[in-house]
Amino acid sequence: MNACTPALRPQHLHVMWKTVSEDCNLACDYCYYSTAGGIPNKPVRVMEPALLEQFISQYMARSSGQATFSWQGGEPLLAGLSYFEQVILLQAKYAPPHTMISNALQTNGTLIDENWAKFFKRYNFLIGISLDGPESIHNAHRLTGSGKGSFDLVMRGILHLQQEGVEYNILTVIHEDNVTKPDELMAFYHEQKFSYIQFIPCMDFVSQKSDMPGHFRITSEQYGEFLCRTFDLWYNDGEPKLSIRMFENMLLVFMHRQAELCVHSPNCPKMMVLETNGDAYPCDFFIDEEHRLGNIGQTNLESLLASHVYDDFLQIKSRMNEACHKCEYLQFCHGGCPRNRNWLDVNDRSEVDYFCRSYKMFYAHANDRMITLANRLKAEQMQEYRNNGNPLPGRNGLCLCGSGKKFKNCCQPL
Ligand SMILES: C[S@@+](CC[C@H](N)C(=O)[O-])C[C@H]1O[C@@H](n2cnc3c(N)ncnc32)[C@H](O)[C@@H]1O
Ligand code: SF4
Ligand code: SF4
Ligand code: SF4
Repeated sequence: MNACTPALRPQHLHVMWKTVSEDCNLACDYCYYSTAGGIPNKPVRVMEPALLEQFISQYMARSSGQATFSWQGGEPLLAGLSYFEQVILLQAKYAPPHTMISNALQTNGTLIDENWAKFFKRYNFLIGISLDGPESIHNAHRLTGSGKGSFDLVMRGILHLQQEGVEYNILTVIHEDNVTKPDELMAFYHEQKFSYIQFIPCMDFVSQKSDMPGHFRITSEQYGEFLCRTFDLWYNDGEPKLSIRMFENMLLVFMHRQAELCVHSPNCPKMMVLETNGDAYPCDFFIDEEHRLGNIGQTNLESLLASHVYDDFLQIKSRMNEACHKCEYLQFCHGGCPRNRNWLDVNDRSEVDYFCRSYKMFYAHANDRMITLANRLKAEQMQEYRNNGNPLPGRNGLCLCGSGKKFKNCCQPL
């Protein structure tokens, strides 16, 4: 989660695989993780086959009906199709009967061809594509090693997904070149018929690697203005045409549910990030020696989860600033992300989230219209329940929890 990690049932463990560690075919200039530089034809790291099998078998043994794999990187497609075919075989080999296995993969999209798309469709992968907007915006930061923009390659990859009917969503980093262009971004999503959008405000990439306070590329006010204007365009007189994850998270709270994004949930979810060498961490944004839980080759899964490093990490989010405890928006925000709480000199994650002002601006701006929307959805649900005894799904038949899944395959009735 990171910012994309849904909060899951407490006992459920979500595993994020740093599939090829930081290896990548792009060199995005804001990347918090990869320093590979997009150099072509470099050997790619993957987990040793024996370790991969050992961990999948351990993980499946404790999965209790639900197994969630999310593939990240670096660029996970560099691992090759045969690697993922092996993973699918191992998942099938070790899954207890009636286990629901889900695979989500976050990619820069440049390597997706017809074969990949067919594979994703066959095994029902949910694909996240990183795309920062129309060509000139995207190409400003998402570059190949030789400095060429990656836009055309990404759009070609998306076309393959569309042709094979693969489910995908768009992840857009909001940085200095698109934060003032919400109208342009929304027009682009509509024109391309993208249905599921998630924004991530560009985070600093310095503080994670040193003890220095963070340096951000956009101000909190800028991101707040971006969210407010995007909300106006999204709301569309109470008839939103696409799904924007943060907005639907606020709506969920008005529908008496909990936000599903970890950033706006009361707790960080229990998840494990795995590097190719077997090292395990509690979150994508806390990959450092201080937060290393251990190594899956040397310590079994239960012991890693029971480690005091894990407990300490899970406490961080609840150690909110006094301002959060008193905040009128606490039920929506829950103090944001600890990763963004070290931007002043204090550097102990007791500050408010750097994007606090953005969140407050957005919650205040959206409040009345969200209530109207939530009331209408609740009334529709009630009517449907009275007529047919059935709960009514959200827009386009999708579950209101914001998972992007069809209602009938997702949560239970409200
Ligand atoms: C580290 S990448 C790994 C997966 C894949 N290579 C990709 O680009 O989608 C995961 C996500 O983090 C986003 N990201 C990278 N650096 C970021 C930063 N400094 N702030 C916010 N998001 C960032 C990327 O755009 C991408 O959507
Ligand atoms: S620190 Fe917590 S809230 Fe932030 S990305 Fe990690 S899991 Fe999510
Ligand atoms: S493609 Fe993904 S991992 Fe690679 S540099 Fe860009 S954001 Fe980082
Ligand atoms: S909006 Fe700001 S003060 Fe309120 S809970 Fe979020 S981070 Fe804390």
